[in-house]
Amino acid sequence: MIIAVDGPAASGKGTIARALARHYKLPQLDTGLLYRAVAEKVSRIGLDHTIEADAVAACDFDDALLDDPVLRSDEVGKLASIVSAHPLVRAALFHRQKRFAAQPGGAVLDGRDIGTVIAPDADAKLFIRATPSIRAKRRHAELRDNGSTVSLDKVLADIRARDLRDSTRSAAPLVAAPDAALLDTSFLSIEASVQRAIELVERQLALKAERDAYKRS
Ligand SMILES: Nc1ncnc2c1ncn2[C@@H]1O[C@H](COP(=O)(O)OP(=O)(O)O)[C@@H](O)[C@H]1O
Ligand SMILES: Nc1ccn([C@@H]2O[C@H](COP(=O)(O)OP(=O)(O)O)[C@@H](O)[C@H]2O)c(=O)n1
Repeated sequence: MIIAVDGPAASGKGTIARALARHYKLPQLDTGLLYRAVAEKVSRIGLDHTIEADAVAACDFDDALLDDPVLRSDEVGKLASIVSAHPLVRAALFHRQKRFAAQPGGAVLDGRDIGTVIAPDADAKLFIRATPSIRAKRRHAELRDNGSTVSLDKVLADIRARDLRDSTRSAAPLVAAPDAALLDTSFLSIEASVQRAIELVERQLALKAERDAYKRS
């Protein structure tokens, strides 16, 4: 079973994807980390994030980089959004994500284009939303807990800029798949969001089972 979880920054998609993975005992991939790793490698080798060939040269990164806490910073998130707009970067990371999704037993993947590009045939798709100001407050608290002194206003401005860049790029823009269930977590606790996500997945699985049974009959 493949579950696709997409949505903008700090909407809660990672939290929900991890909880779904635990609930259904599936492996989970945070695909945003791949783009963050590319962005960080471009910085380390002193190349230019805005130049596609430079970003492509960083797509072959060491997996150990994925565990580096620096990837979680606001700055790396912003640079990830710049490198991820290059079609050749997306192409370079495509097969790795496809392979993860296609492993026996299935997987949960979260990102921006899982339900639209990486796993368009996913068994269940969620698109997670929350207002920009609530997402900024959540991300600000998270960054503060990790020792950052960045202001709430700066986090909100970064989130708005990233939303705009991610949703207006030509390659795999951030958009809900037409068959994704929408889940707005703005006024839900983490526990309530996860509970609702499980209900939505269960409903999609039941509908899919009905459709499959109809096709067989
Ligand atoms: N429903 C919620 N209510 C309050 N805080 C939340 C909620 N969902 C997630 N968070 C918190 O917001 C931050 C961002 O959540 P995360 O799941 O990492 O978002 P995303 O993966 O969409 O960027 C985390 O600190 C997380 O604990
Ligand atoms: N499947 C994905 C995942 C992330 N990304 C890009 O990578 C950036 C960082 O993604 P992320 O999921 O780690 O960011 P947050 O939503 O956690 O802030 C995003 O702003 C997107 O530009 C993408 O283009 N496609």
